[in-house]
Amino acid sequence: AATPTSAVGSAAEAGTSRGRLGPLTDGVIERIRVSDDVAAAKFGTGSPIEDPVREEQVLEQVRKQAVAAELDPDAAVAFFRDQITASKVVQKGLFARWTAHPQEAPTTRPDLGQIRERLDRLTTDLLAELKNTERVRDQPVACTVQLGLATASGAARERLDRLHRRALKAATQSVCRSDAPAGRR
Ligand SMILES: O=C(O)C(=O)C[C@]1(C(=O)O)C=C[C@@H](O)C=C1
Repeated sequence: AATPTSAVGSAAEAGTSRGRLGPLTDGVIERIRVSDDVAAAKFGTGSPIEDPVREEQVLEQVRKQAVAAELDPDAAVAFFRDQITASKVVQKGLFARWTAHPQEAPTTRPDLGQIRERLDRLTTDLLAELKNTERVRDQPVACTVQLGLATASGAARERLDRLHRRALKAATQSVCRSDAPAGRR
């Protein structure tokens, strides 16, 4: 059976092909889903959503692994800045929701340290997918078409609500390299 927490696994097991950017988008969606756990770990503890020290650690790991994989490190960092932005979109949205509707707030608190280990593993997976998709991401028309296909089908299959779709949009804005502002390519 499909593992609900692994979008990549469930996509493969469902046999759904969502185009050449499907695996990358699935990793992005999985990271967005982990943001729900991050929010649950922090909500009600007084810990702020934003942790600049941790962000720098994440981006440092990205830069090192990108160099090792012969990916453009600045582009990889820009992509992960978008992933972090998306995570904060989700966390802020959920904090607002849980504050307004306390009965919807999580009743258990996951461990942030374990969640960050999971995020670190996702970093490696996402960098591998950036590498796998270099060619298509350089083709503006094909990339736009493939990204639309992958995000629309992924959002539908994973039943993402408006908040998580908004996060997906933020997270994928620089996937197609020609779409990125020149300074970020
Ligand atoms: O690790 C956290 O505390 C998170 O909230 C996750 C995350 C990320 O996306 O990696 C997002 C926001 C924080 O500023 C730092 C990191």
